[in-house]
Amino acid sequence: MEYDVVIVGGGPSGLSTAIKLKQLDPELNICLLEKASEIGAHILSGNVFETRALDELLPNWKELNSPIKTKVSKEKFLFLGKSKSLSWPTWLLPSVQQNHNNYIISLANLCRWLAEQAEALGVEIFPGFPASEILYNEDGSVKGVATQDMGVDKNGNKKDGFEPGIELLGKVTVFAEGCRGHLGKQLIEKYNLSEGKDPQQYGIGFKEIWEISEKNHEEGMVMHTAGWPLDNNTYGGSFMYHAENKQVFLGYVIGLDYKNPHLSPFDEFQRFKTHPAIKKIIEGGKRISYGARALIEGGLQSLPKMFMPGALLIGCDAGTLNMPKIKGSHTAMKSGMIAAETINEHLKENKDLSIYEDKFKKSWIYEELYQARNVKPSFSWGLILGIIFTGIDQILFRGKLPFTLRHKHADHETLKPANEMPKIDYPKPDNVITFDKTSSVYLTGTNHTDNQPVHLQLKDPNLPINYTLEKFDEPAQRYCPAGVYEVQNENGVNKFVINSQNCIHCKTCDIKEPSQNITWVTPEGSGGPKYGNM
Ligand SMILES: Cc1cc2nc3c(=O)[nH]c(=O)nc-3n(C[C@H](O)[C@H](O)[C@H](O)COP(=O)(O)OP(=O)(O)OC[C@H]3O[C@@H](n4cnc5c(N)ncnc54)[C@H](O)[C@@H]3O)c2cc1C
Ligand code: SF4
Repeated sequence: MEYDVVIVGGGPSGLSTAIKLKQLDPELNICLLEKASEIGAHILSGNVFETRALDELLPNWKELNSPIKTKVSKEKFLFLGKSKSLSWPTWLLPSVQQNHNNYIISLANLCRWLAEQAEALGVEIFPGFPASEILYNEDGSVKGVATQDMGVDKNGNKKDGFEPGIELLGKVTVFAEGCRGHLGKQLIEKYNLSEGKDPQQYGIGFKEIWEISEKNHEEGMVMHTAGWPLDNNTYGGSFMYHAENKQVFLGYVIGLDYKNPHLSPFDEFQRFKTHPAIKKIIEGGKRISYGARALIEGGLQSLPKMFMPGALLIGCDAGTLNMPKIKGSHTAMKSGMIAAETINEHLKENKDLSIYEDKFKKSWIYEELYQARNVKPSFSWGLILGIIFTGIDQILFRGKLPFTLRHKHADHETLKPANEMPKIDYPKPDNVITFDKTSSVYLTGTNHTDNQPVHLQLKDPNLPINYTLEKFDEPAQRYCPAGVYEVQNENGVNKFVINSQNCIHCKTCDIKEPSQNITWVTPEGSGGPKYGNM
């Protein structure tokens, strides 16, 4: 199938590209592929939303029945000790961390609404179709993508009802797969897009939606915390957003540059909820949703080149998230809108796709990322020094200090051997405030068709037992937020088990595995979580 533009990924970046392209030229043929069963079903985000990009894309969004209703009305920042908390005045926070003009939304619902706007303009949207392969022209430029074959068994044989993947060819292909896109990763390698850049940095983010009692609910309230349960050397913190209908969006983000292989990000999140300052808000309430997803945190120093022959790489697939703001939706959207302008000029005036870079540098997205650039690397000195430096950098110098701190290591390089690090004794879940992975994954609605090839591929199948278990106590058992990886002992013999049907597509294993032995590839279409209003 031939199109003017093929877009891979139906998140804020891909959908903004599609809408902007149609606004620029209604005659363009555009298709958008999404691996989830419906738009929004794989979107997981906080989300406090800054409307800057949307104001430019659809200035009349308030009249279009958008799902952006709850304006931030109050803010809190707490430092947590083990049982005490200290409230930090929000007027003392850097302005980038203040949220008074923002909204508490479900990003999944925003994407569903953006998809409606795109379809109304004539964009063809195909949910349930993962792009699994990049197609190249003879001259090495990107020609399009192929979708995943359907109906292949676990050994690669065709089952009844086999349907081969479809080739979608575009004059330009836009990769908008979100953080650690599996095709984006291949493009960065093939075209050396990260040459001269710092190693990319990531975090793992958890989110639960709770329905809480009316007396504890303050619609429009945004709260962030730093400190307990993480130690001074582990980067992370929490968010709690009071949304409509007595719901709170409660979440935790932990930098994937943590060093202790015994650390379990999932259990840190569960433990965090037992802090008196948090427990008193959710106590008596009910957890209704759970999910996890990696975030891309490297910022400007790690941002790869975003153009290549025949294609563009945008949003979190490249790394446009603003870390001190903990926001990537508006920047992802803006990067998509710049992509649309670039493509329009490329198709009409035959300009090279490299004009993307110049447009990006002249836009507010570059200014934001430039000002944000020193925050994440400063936390490699620990929480206290990171906070002091960030205060000086963001409040006094407004991100304009005359130097740039570097990211020194990729996240898979930071684990220390298990026998050099303290074991962590996590409390058992109480099934009221804290839960185990099995009951959590159940809430995600995750499903993958039985008897299909395992989409978590090991480069060396013996490495987990022969090396990673001994040296790092196989950390996949702990960093995976869905319990996909287990080490089972059968008659004294250790076996590495992959329960791929539970995978919630967060991409953490692809990032954190110390030898980069695990590669996440697309499973059969529609597989994965079915998030509602995440
Ligand atoms: C816990 C957490 C909290 C956050 N909080 C906030 C916040 O408060 N405010 C904020 O602004 N941002 C927040 N973010 C960041 C924000 O969610 C991202 O920056 C934003 O979603 C990036 O948009 P995107 O379009 O680049 O990618 P995504 O939103 O990830 O969308 C990518 C889409 O592409 C699809 N896809 C991927 N690969 C393929 C493929 N091969 N074929 C077909 N489809 C594919 C995916 O299923 C997905 O639907 C948060 C993120 C997390 C994880
Ligand atoms: S298997 Fe990998 S991608 Fe899937 S949920 Fe676990 S860590 Fe995330």
